[in-house]
Amino acid sequence: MRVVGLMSGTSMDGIDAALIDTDGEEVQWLGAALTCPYDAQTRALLVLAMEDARGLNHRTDRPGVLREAEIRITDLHAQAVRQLLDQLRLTPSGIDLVGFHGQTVFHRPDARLTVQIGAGERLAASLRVPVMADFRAADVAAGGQGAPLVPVFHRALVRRLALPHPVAVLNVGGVANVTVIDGDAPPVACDTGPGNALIDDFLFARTKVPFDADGRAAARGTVDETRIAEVLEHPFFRQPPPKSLDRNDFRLFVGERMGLAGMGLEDGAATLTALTAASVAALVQLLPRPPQSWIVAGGGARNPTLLAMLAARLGAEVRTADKVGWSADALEAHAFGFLAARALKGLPLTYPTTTGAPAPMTGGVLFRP
Ligand SMILES: Nc1ncnc2c1ncn2[C@@H]1O[C@H](COP(=O)(O)OP(=O)(O)OP(=O)(O)O)[C@@H](O)[C@H]1O
Ligand SMILES: CC(=O)N[C@H]1[C@@H]2OC[C@@H](O2)[C@@H](O)[C@@H]1O[C@H](C)C(=O)O
Repeated sequence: MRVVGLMSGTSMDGIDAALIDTDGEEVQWLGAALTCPYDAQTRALLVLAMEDARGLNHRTDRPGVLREAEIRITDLHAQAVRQLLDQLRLTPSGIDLVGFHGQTVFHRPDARLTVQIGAGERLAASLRVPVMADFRAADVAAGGQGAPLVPVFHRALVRRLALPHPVAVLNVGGVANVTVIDGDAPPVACDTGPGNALIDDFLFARTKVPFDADGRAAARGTVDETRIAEVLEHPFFRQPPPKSLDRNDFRLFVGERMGLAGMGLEDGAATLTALTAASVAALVQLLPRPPQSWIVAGGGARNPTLLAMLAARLGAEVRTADKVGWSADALEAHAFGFLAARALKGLPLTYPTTTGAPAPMTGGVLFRP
């Protein structure tokens, strides 16, 4: 199947769209990809939508600006697909399926609730292509964490590499998550802690620039290890996988424990960046064997300061996804193309070792045009 995967992640920086050729079991090839950045107004609307989502009790409720945000991002996703297909000189009739993650606005698996806005029926009608959406709902309803979902895709990709196992694939988006693959054992996965979101929020609050480009501010600062050790006392970091996070789960805790308000720009950026690396290293302590090879994807793969901190704290070789022939920027979009194909065939997306689902589970909701 030719599938376009779509991801709008917790960084809220834009939409990644990527073409993939897959039967949902093997990856035939990873195709072209693009990012359509959100403008400042759309970002601001998503921030408001997240606030309005805080009191949600039902996954279909859309109070406040949530409905407006849902329609806005759905139409922007349709544009992203068209733009990608135009570049490839394809039309929607040239693809079989779209995998539409949507935007997570609320994630509380303990309350069996996870909400991704994005109107599958509207996107299917606009593109006239079947759309698979709502990937997390079934897992959470069954008592799983609903995240991470990418491990089954990481497993398919790692199978094709000749690297020493265990191999860890680390995605550093707004939140960071890892998949550990050790031979034929089921992949072990979880969210590790904050990724870029806290660094982004800190930079934006201080400078109105939305992220620490190339980790430059962090590279000039001094890491406060005492503050990091205090944050790592949070029980999340001792909890074995599976486990998952909402984007803002650590915002208040880290702000207070680190005394961020009293830190300079560079030291704050350095300490927050080191916290992302240190929380990944903390997860390694909970694994039966430390990974021998690390592959880093997501926006964090573009941050050389973070990559250097990871290599230092993990004591193993750290490569970017681009180095092994994948796309660090598009890996999640490729993943949702793969997951859509799997869901169409009723194959499992999640496992007891990846989300804590009671059994391997399929998921997704299909919207036909
Ligand atoms: N050149 C760069 N230097 C430093 N950081 C960067 C750079 N480019 C991107 N980033 C970081 O990566 C983030 C975007 O990452 P990504 O697109 O992987 O996140 P996401 O998909 O929204 O999140 P998630 O995986 O949590 O859903 C930006 O917000 C920024 O923090
Ligand atoms: C609830 C939710 O949207 N979680 C995202 C988020 O962003 C990164 C991390 O937290 C991850 O667990 C998940 O996304 C990836 C794509 C996943 O499900 O595998």
